[in-house]
Amino acid sequence: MGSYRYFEEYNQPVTDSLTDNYSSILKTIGEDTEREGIVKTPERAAKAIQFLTSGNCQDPAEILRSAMFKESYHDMVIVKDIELYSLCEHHILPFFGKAHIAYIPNGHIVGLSKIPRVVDVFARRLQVQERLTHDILECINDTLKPRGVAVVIEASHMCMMMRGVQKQNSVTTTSGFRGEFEALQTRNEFLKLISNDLS
Ligand SMILES: Nc1nc2c(ncn2[C@@H]2O[C@H](COP(=O)(O)OP(=O)(O)OP(=O)(O)O)[C@@H](O)[C@H]2O)c(=O)[nH]1
Ligand SMILES: [Zn+2]
Repeated sequence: MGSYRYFEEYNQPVTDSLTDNYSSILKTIGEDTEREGIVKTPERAAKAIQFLTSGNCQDPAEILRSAMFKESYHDMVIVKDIELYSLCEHHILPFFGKAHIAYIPNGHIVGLSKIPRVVDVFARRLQVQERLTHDILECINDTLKPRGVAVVIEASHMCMMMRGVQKQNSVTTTSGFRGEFEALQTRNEFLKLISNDLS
C-alpha cells in the first residue's frame, strides 16, 4: 500500500447516532429490537452504511497522485471488468455491475490498482450511475492529464429489481469519453476490446 490512508475505522459518535436511528427504524417496521438475532443489528447496519458511504471522506485524486510514474508508453491502457457496488441516491438501494476504464498516457502512467480504487471511492457514496461515470472520468482526466480517458459502466439497479418496476434483467450502460477517445476510431477500438471481440 502507498502512503494513502484507505478506510480503516468507524467514527464512534457517527456509529452511535446511526445505531439509534436504525433502532427506531426497526421499531417503526414492527421489529422487536431485543430479540437475539436483531439486538446487534442497529450497530451492524450503522457500520455497514458508514463503509458503504466511506468514499465521501476519501480523496480519489490523492489516490491517483500517490502512484503516478513517469513513462513514455503512449498507447491505450485498459482495465476492464472492475466490479462495483454503489447505492442509488433515490432509494438507498444497491446498484452493482462492472466498470471498464481506459486511458492513453501523456508522460505518466498510474499504478494499475489505483484505477479500481478510484472506482470504489466514487461508488461508496450515494450516487446515480451517470454521475458515478462522470466523476471517475473527470478525476482521471484532471489528475493524470492523459491524452484521453474512457469510462463505461454496466449496472443493475436493485430499486428496479426488488421493488418499483421489478425488471430483473435490465442492465443500464453509461459512458463518457475525453480527449483522444472522442475520435471514433479510438473509441471503437476501446469498445471492441472491452466487448471481448479480439477478431
Ligand atoms: N437516471 C438514473 N435514475 C436512477 C438511478 N437509480 C435509480 N434511478 C431512478 O430514479 C427514479 C426516481 O423516480 P421517482 O418517481 O421519484 O421514484 P419512485 O416512485 O420510487 O419510482 P419507481 O422506481 O418507478 O417506482 C426512478 O425512475 C429510478 O429508476 C440512476 O443511477 N440513474
Ligand atoms: Zn433507486
